Amino acid sequence: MTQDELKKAAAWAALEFVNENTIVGVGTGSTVNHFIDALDTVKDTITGAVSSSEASTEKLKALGIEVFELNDVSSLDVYVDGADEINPHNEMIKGGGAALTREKIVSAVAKQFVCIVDESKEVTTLGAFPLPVEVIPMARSYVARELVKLGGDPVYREGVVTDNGNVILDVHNLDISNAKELELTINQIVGVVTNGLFAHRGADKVIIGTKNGPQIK
Ligand SMILES: O=C(CO)[C@H](O)[C@H](O)COP(=O)(O)O
Repeated sequence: MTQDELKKAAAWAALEFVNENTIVGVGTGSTVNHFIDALDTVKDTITGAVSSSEASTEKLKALGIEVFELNDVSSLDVYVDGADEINPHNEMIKGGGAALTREKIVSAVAKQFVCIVDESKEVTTLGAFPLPVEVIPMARSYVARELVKLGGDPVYREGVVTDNGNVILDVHNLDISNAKELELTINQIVGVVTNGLFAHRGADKVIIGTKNGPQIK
C-alpha cells in the first residue's frame, strides 16, 4: 500500500468518532483531505464543521458542509487532524502545512483530539521533522537568534505566509526529549505566535494507517 492509501484508511476510520448533530473540528493536510471526503458521506447527519485553515474551509464548503466560525461555537466533541510526527506519549509535531496556530486553537476547544496518521509518522523521539514555529514577520531574525541559543537551526520557509499573515521558521536539530518543557520555552520568545509542539494538548486517540489496516490507540 502507498503512504497515501494508509493516510486514507486512517482518515476514513475516524468517522467512528463523528457523532450525529454535532459540529466537527477539522484540521489541515493531505490526511485530513481524505477525512473531509469521508465526512461528505455523513454530511446530512452532522450540523457542520469548524475548520483550521482556509484550505480546509474551501474544501468543506465545496462539498456543501457548513463551516462555522469558532467564535460562534462554545464546544466541539471532536477535532480530527493529522501530524508530522507522533511519539508514544501522543505528543506531536504539527505545522508542516503551516496551519499550526489555528490547529492549536481549534483543538483547544475540542473535548477529544483524534490524530490520523500513516505509520511513517510514528517516532520514539520527536525532532527528525523540523519544528515549525509561526512568527510575527518583524520578529523573524530575533526569534531565529533565540532559537539558535536553544540549540536549533532555524530555516525561514521562504514564500510561505500563514493564514494569519505571519511567517514560519522550521527548526532543525532541536533536542525534544522534553516536549512539554520545550513547547513552553519556545512560546516565551517574544514574537513567537505558536510552535508546532502539541505536547500539552496531545492526541486523545490515534488512528494509524498500517498495512494490516487502521489501528486505534
Ligand atoms: O500539521 C499539519 C498542517 O499544518 C498537518 O496535520 C501535518 O503537516 C500532516 O500533514 P499530512 O496529512 O499532509 O501528512
